[in-house]
Amino acid sequence: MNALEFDRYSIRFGDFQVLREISLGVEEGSFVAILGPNGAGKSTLLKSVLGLTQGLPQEGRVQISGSVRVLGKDPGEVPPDWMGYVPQVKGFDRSFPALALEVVVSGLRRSWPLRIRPEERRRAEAMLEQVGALHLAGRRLGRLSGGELQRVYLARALIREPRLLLLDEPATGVDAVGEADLYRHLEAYQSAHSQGAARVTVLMITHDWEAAQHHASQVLLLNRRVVGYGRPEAVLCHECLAEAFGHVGHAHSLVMGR
Ligand SMILES: Nc1ncnc2c1ncn2[C@@H]1O[C@H](COP(=O)(O)OP(=O)(O)OP(=O)(O)O)[C@@H](O)[C@H]1O
Repeated sequence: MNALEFDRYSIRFGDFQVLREISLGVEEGSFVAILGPNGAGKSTLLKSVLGLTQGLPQEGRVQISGSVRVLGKDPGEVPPDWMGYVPQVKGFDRSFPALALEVVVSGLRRSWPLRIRPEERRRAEAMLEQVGALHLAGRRLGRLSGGELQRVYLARALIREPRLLLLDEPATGVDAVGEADLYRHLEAYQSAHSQGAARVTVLMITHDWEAAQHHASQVLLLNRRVVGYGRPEAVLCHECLAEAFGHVGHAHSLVMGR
């Protein structure tokens, strides 16, 4: 089964066309890196999968045409347990007076935990341990580095063992070790769920072409429309990158050198 099906999906905010005629099938078990210039519609695409586009604040009317199916359902009907989301680290409000453990438990409850039950604590600690962050459980968010925060939010996203994991630039502001750890955890999670009917699909927005080349099974090159979708070696070619970005800058040697 395809985890995601876009059929001529378009979205417009007032006069502004953000996504145009997206048609695409993402096979279950894929690791998709979404690449494209600023304003290409990458986050809007993720929000569409999360079923959040209708509630967006906007200047004009939101117009949506075509369809998106997520794990065989309309996005608004997907059980919350099936999807995990890791937002951009750079956008976090660190002044929020919360402990890392509470953030992870909030992923279990989908609400803020005023009192943490022993079973919730056990599960949250086990998850933090799995992503190498158990030592952070009692720390306040404001005291965490970008990489530490990213681990806590990854634990929060994984705690219900989602079938679809969505990440919005999770490695931005994270050092090389933190980034390598992130990919290791994602790959371990995917391979632990690689058998049987429910294979895990990962969708990650990134600006890191090299990481996409090494870790993704598929690359989606987006610039309001699909410029390319397929194996990294096919999509990260000079022509596709030039079409999406207008120029290929530093990645020229990377893609041309292969
Ligand atoms: N709610 C909204 N109302 C009006 N315009 C919006 C809204 N959300 C996004 N846009 C516009 O749609 C375009 C695409 O935004 P989006 O955040 O999806 O791009 P992106 O590819 O994720 O960009 P970046 O790489 O900069 O994060 C932008 O020009 C943005 O200003």
